Amino acid sequence: MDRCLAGGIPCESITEIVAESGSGKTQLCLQLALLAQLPPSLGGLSASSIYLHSEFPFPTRRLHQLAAQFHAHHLQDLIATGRDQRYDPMDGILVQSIHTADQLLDIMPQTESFLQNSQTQFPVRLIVIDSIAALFRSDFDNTSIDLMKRSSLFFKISGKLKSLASRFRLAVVVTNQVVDYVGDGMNGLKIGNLEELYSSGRRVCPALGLAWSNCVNSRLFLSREEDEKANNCSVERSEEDGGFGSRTTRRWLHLVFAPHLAPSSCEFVIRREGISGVDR
Ligand SMILES: Nc1ncnc2c1ncn2[C@@H]1O[C@H](COP(=O)(O)OP(=O)(O)OP(=O)(O)O)[C@@H](O)[C@H]1O
Repeated sequence: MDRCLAGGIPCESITEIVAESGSGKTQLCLQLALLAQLPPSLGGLSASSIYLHSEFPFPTRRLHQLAAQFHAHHLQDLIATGRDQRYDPMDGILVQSIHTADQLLDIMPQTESFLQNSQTQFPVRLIVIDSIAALFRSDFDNTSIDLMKRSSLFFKISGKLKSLASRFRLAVVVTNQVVDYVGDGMNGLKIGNLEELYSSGRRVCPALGLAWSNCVNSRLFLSREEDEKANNCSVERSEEDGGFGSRTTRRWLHLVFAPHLAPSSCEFVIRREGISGVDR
């Protein structure tokens, strides 16, 4: 996955992870919040993270599970680079719930002053918003006034995030849902010559439309397909069947656009210890 992204998620920009439900957006974000704590020599930022969640409930159990794995694997590396013996990776992730787009805007000044004034060896260098789409799920009708209000909020939010990203050299990661593609209507609008997106056998497109697409710097699309018969060790057993059934899930990460990279794809799996790429 690092190869596909030429090293990972870029700082000083907004990266969107878009996918249907159950594709691994949250898994990837939780893992990024842990990996950011690694020193740069191991691909991290020696940093803490702010995790703003608008999908409920927050997956506390899963984060603890990933943090325990992370701790077991990296404790010695982390102590060698200045962390305390009693270091707990959970301390490096500040979790806050948000319910509306206005609330997200309201907490920006607080976030800015926190970033400015925090005197720590491990400053925040990653902000995750999981998910941006959930903030716009209600509160807006399909009227032209509401659509304009929505777009204006998109640009305010992304403008503020971009300014924080460049001022504090942050990586900003936001998740977005998909909606089914319906014919040649508005949601089928193409940006440049982007490829069509498919997941679970359906053609989909990112929620929030064209206006939001212009607010992010890079877009990653996660797709999944259920495979009834596959019997391949690189294919992940479905969690729902306890890992012993015949149904399997294959997952791909697609780099849809980024200012610094050409589109590319790679396959990945989600296991107890987290997400990892599949080398074929
Ligand atoms: N402990 C685990 N071991 C293996 N796989 C897991 C584990 N926990 C979750 N998963 C897998 O991760 C998937 C859920 O991923 P995740 O919650 O990141 O999806 P999402 O794209 O964020 O969905 P949503 O939009 O509904 O929040 C599940 O379908 C399951 O297959």
